[in-house]
Amino acid sequence: MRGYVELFRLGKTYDTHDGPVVIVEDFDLNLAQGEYVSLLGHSGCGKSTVLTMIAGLNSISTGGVVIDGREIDGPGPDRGVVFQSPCLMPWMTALDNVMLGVNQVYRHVPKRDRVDLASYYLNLVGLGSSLHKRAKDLSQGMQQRVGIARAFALKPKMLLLDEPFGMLDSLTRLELQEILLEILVRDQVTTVMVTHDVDEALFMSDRVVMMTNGPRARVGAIFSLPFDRPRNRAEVLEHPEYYEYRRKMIEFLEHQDYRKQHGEREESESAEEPAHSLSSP
Ligand SMILES: Nc1ncnc2c1ncn2[C@@H]1O[C@H](COP(=O)(O)OP(=O)(O)OP(=O)(O)O)[C@@H](O)[C@H]1O
Repeated sequence: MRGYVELFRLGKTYDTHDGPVVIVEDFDLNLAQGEYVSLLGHSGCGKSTVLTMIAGLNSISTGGVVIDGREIDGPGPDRGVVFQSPCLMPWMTALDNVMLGVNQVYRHVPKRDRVDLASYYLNLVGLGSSLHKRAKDLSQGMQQRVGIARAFALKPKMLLLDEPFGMLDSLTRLELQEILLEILVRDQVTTVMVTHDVDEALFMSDRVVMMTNGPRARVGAIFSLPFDRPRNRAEVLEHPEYYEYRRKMIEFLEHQDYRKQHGEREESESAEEPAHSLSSP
């Protein structure tokens, strides 16, 4: 199957004091346009490494990434990235922080339209009354909203999220998950999210990709979720298969834990033959 986004035999080798270490190897995955895929796996297995390679922020050692028919070669405005912490310019307003990218990507568009675009997304994330507040005066949750608005305002083909809600309190986290999903459904942006949170992955994703332990981490299992969109949290939680999927994901992680403790390698597992899968990729 060819996808809107294709990761083919993606691999990363880092040079370390002890020599080169293959962290990710033969990571194969196709995404359909508008699909939401989460990457789940143990700490240090290489989730962020995969994400930053797709973002073009981390060089690719083997294989490649094709987005909408074009192989990527470095970062670009077709991919919006949201990290755990948004790294805003603290002295600039929320609006000006979003305008930084908008001005670069849409430099030939009249200024009024650029301001409208940035304001539109800041409104969507609930910051309509804080456009002119300086970033340093915003709470962590508000700063993360600016980061999300900044990514969407560039109208990317892909959104790459690295634990985007990891630093937020649980109420803000739930609220921002829902806001993000609303905008994603509206804009049909293909998304990859790294998370440690099984429930977050279940609520947000169309598919959850479980990574094996590193080194040489790869796709260990893929779960295709049966929950309808637009998502309603209560309906998802009450879905008859919710806890079955949750159980299988935790079981996968526990199995990986066991293998790590017993020094077992992943030789028998591959993307083509998932270790656990409720439905095929
Ligand atoms: N620049 C680098 N040089 C050498 N090793 C690196 C580098 N970046 C990451 N690593 C190593 O690669 C492995 C994977 O790191 P990565 O951050 O991708 O994992 P992760 O699954 O996202 O971890 P976490 O869940 O803890 O955020 C880790 O062992 C890490 O120490």
